[in-house]
Amino acid sequence: MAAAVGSHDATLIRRTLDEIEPHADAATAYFYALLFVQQPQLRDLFPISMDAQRDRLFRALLTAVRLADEVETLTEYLAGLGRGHRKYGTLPEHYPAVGECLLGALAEYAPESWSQEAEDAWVRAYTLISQVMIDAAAEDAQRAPAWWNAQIVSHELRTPQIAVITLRPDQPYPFLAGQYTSVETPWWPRVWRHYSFASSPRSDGLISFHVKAVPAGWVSTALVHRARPGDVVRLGPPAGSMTVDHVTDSGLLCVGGGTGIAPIRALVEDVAEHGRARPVEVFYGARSDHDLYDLDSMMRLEQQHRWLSVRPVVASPPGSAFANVLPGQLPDAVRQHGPWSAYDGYLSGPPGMIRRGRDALVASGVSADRIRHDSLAELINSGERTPG
Ligand SMILES: NC(=O)C1=CN([C@@H]2O[C@H](COP(=O)(O)OP(=O)(O)OC[C@H]3O[C@@H](n4cnc5c(N)ncnc54)[C@H](O)[C@@H]3O)[C@@H](O)[C@H]2O)C=CC1
Repeated sequence: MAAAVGSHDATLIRRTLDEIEPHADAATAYFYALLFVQQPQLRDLFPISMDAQRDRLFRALLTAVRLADEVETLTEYLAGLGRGHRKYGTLPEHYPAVGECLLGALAEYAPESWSQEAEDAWVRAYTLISQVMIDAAAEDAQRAPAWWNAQIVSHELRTPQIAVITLRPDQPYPFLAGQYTSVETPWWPRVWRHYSFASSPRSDGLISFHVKAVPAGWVSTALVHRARPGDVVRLGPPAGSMTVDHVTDSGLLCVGGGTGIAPIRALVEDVAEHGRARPVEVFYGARSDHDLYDLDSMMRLEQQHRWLSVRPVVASPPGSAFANVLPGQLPDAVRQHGPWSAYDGYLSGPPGMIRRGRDALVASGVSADRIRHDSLAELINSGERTPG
């Protein structure tokens, strides 16, 4: 089913959202309050602390509205959302209850633009949105579990705050290099955080993540400081489109900041496995030498593959132990070594780096439609997405 929202409906919906935006926090809090009073049995589907959750709903609505004119992208986005909701235990019968409370919150917080006509437009759009999500979830249920259990088989502290964690999923887990997944730990039930896969799919079925413990990052801190081999976490389905385009032979310009090097390493392995020598230039940035926790193994890859070049970039290099380290911030280093017009761009790291990195790549000749990175909204939204 395609998610085509009529243009008049889209205008009415946009008007409501514009009115709500300055009060989005209060409106979403009101929505959840309505939902949990009217449908107390749904409370168990959500985390105990709702802080990050509140933001998610509004962002998802905004994204859906922004994509209203692009039927294919919108349908794909909603289908992904529907598949992603399976791990929360969402069922088709939950959607009408959620819709009713959503309309209640909109009417309350957008009184100026609310009318019978606006309500009808929202009902039509919500029905369409939920049907796409429900259909995608049902289709996904034919071929994949709602989540995977995965046992930690090794846990290596590379710095006091960064761990490389390797897991064995209980069932085959198909994904592509450059993608990410969501992880729930036994210590924070129903709190899911995103981590990128740190290697391309392996023949032994093991997967790994680079996780950095950040202040107030509950899941990351638990994974770095508490998790041990033998512990079992849950994985959601793979997501993300920062994957290698194997149809072209263009070079890959990969920019990884901090633990953002994790998916870049996966991309390098993917290129190596496909056996076609394409130039791959990696810029790997960190605040100090000490934070270049994966440099040794990236350098080993460089020695194995003549098409690969790895350049470390350190924000404060005085006294750097590495001879070839470039000083400064990643986007500046990339720009200085351009032009890069023959390359596809891959960016992975903190949101500020991705924003500035995108500008640097465009200024260095990479066409904007050949730059790939994960959604900034997702990166910012998940807050502690520190890892990979
Ligand atoms: N798929 C993805 O995009 C992934 C993103 N991440 C994100 O990467 C981050 C990693 O955190 P840390 O290791 O603490 O990295 P960090 O904050 O130490 O940054 C690493 C490097 O990125 C560059 N950088 C950082 N902020 C910048 C800015 N505003 N403008 C220009 N350059 C900037 C600098 O060169 C810096 O040395 C987290 O925010 C995490 O969520 C991590 C893994 C995958």
